[in-house]
Amino acid sequence: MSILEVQQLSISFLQGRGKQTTTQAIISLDLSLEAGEILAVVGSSGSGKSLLAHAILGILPDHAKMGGTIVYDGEPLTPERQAALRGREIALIPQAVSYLDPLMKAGAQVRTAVRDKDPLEAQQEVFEQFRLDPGVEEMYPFQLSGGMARRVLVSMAMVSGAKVLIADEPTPGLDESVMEEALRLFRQCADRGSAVMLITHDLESALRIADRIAVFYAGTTVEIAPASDFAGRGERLRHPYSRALWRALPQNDFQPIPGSQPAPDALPPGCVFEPRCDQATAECAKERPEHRALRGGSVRCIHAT
Ligand SMILES: Nc1ncnc2c1ncn2[C@@H]1O[C@H](COP(=O)(O)OP(=O)(O)OP(=O)(O)O)[C@@H](O)[C@H]1O
Ligand code: NI
Repeated sequence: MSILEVQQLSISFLQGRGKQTTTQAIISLDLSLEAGEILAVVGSSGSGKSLLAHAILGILPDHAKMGGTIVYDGEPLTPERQAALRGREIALIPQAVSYLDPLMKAGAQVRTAVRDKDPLEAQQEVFEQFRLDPGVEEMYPFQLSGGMARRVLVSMAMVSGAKVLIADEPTPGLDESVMEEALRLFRQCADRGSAVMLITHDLESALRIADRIAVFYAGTTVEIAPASDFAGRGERLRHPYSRALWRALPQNDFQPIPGSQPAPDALPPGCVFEPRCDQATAECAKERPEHRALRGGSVRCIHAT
C-alpha cells in the first residue's frame, strides 16, 4: 500500500471582487508515493507543483477550492489529520524562505521540529552537517542569507523524522557541496523507509537521485515513469511532453519545445498539451485523456502505447 495517494486532485481559485471568476489551477493530478522511494515531481513554472505540496499539507489559501482525494496511510487526509500530522509525520521544506518564523531564533526553530531525540544534540548535529556555524543558532531569520535560511528549512525537515518528506525546490541558492549533502540526506531518509517527494523544475538533478519521475504540465500529471526510462532518445517514455523535456536537455538535442504552457484561464478543451504536440490528432482536441497505467508507469495520452 502506498503511504500517500493523490487521486484526481483539482484546485480552483475564486478571484475578483463583485463579479467573481473561477480559474482552475490544477485540473487533475494523480500520483502515489511509496515508503522508501524518492519521487521527483518535475514541471515548468506554474504547472502546479507547489499547490500539490500545499494541498497535501493542508495549507492552501482560503480562496482555494479543492476536489479529489488525498489518502495518507490508508485513510483520507482530513483538515484535522493534516493539522495533527504536519511537521511530525508529514514535513515540508517550503519553496519560500518566508515560511520561517520571523520572531524565533534559527536554533530554537530547528529544536522545536525535533521528535524522538535530544533537541539540542539533533539541532547541533544537523547544523554541522549543513555547515551552519554555531553562531547561526542565535540569529533571527532576517539576519540569515538566503542560502543559510534555506539550510535552516532543510534542517528542520531533517530532524523531524517524518515518514513523508516533501521538498519544494530545496536547492536554489545552495552551493554545490551543500546541495550534494542535501540530496545525499534525502536518499538516506528514503533508504531508512521514509517517502520523499522532491519538487523541482530541473529534470537533470531529479534524475540523479529519484526512483520515479512524475511529469506535470498545466495542472495535470501527464506521465509517471521510472527514472531509468529517461534514456537514449526517450523511446521508453510514454508522453510526448516528457520526451520533449528529456530531449531538450543539453546532453541530448538541446532543442527547446516551441510554444508555451497555457495559463489556467486559457486552457484548451482537450488534452492540455495538444496545441504544442507534434503527434496530436483531431481527437486530442476533443476531450481530456484519462490517466491510465502503461508499462510500469502511467500516462495521460490517447496515443501512448
Ligand atoms: N493563491 C493563488 N491564487 C490564484 N492562483 C494561484 C495561487 N497560487 C497559485 N496559483 C496558480 O496556480 C498555478 C500553479 O501554481 P504553483 O505555485 O503550484 O506552480 P509551480 O509548479 O509550483 O511553479 P514554480 O516552479 O514557479 O514554483 C499557477 O498558474 C499559479 O498562478
Ligand atoms: Ni512552486
